[in-house]
Amino acid sequence: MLDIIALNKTYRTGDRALDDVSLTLPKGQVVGLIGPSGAGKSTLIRCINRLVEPSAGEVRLNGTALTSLSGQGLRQARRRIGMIFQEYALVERLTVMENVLSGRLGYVSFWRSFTRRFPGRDIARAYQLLERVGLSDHVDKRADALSGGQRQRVGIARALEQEPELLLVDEPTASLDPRTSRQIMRLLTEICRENELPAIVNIHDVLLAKQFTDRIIGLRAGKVVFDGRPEELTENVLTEIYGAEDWQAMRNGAMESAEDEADARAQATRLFETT
Ligand SMILES: Nc1ncnc2c1ncn2[C@@H]1O[C@H](COP(=O)(O)OP(=O)(O)OP(=O)(O)O)[C@@H](O)[C@H]1O
Repeated sequence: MLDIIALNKTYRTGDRALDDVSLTLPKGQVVGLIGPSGAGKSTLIRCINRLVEPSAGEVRLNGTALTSLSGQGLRQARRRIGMIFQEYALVERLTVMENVLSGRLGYVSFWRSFTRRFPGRDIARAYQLLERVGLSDHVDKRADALSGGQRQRVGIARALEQEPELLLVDEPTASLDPRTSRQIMRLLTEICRENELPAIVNIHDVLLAKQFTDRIIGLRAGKVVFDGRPEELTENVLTEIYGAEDWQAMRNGAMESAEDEADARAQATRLFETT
């Protein structure tokens, strides 16, 4: 369980990025974090793993106060938090398996990691995870030979190889096409439920967030302005989060891309039928 209590962040520039944010995430819950640019989404995610220092407030992960840790204690706590990134952050010249095993680097000794001699248990887990994310046939491929969707699957497997207690996911689908985005969100949410893993997913795409997450938190100017079930995210709420003009523009953009995708699919079906 993750507890965020009265979290505040004001950057040295004076920007108040988080304004008294409190929330509790039970095991297995996937939260979609939405809000306009500059609302504080990345700051919130970074304050949880302390890549950004909160100005005030507390973050507790299964009873450990992450906000009071430093040095070795903080390093150990960070191992318990899996990160998944928009640009995958893989080591391109390493294989899929090596990238997944790099999720264990915080656990194995320097010498073992230097010689890449991981314990058998870690390797067995990596195989299992690669099977779960659908990459069993690509174990020895180099990361730079994979498609975007496959890379993100490696990113998911690497985060899980850490045996995390929390997943922080930053725009996991921003570099993917709509179909692959849905596949990745489906995989991610299924895995969280199977493993009772809580996750916070910073996501621009409101429709994807509504379709796949259990709960949505809307930030605006550093404040939580919505916290509820996806079906409660009405047009009125979205207008409050994004402002009328921006929400209309986003909505029209989303509808256009859905229509483009439907057109492309119809075209492909016709092509298939005539060949
Ligand atoms: N390192 C920094 N120094 C100063 N101000 C910052 C810094 N990082 C973010 N901010 C400010 O904090 C506020 C929140 O930024 P943040 O990046 O968390 O928003 P966001 O919701 O993730 O935006 P986006 O969707 O565009 O990534 C903004 O006003 C931003 O300008």
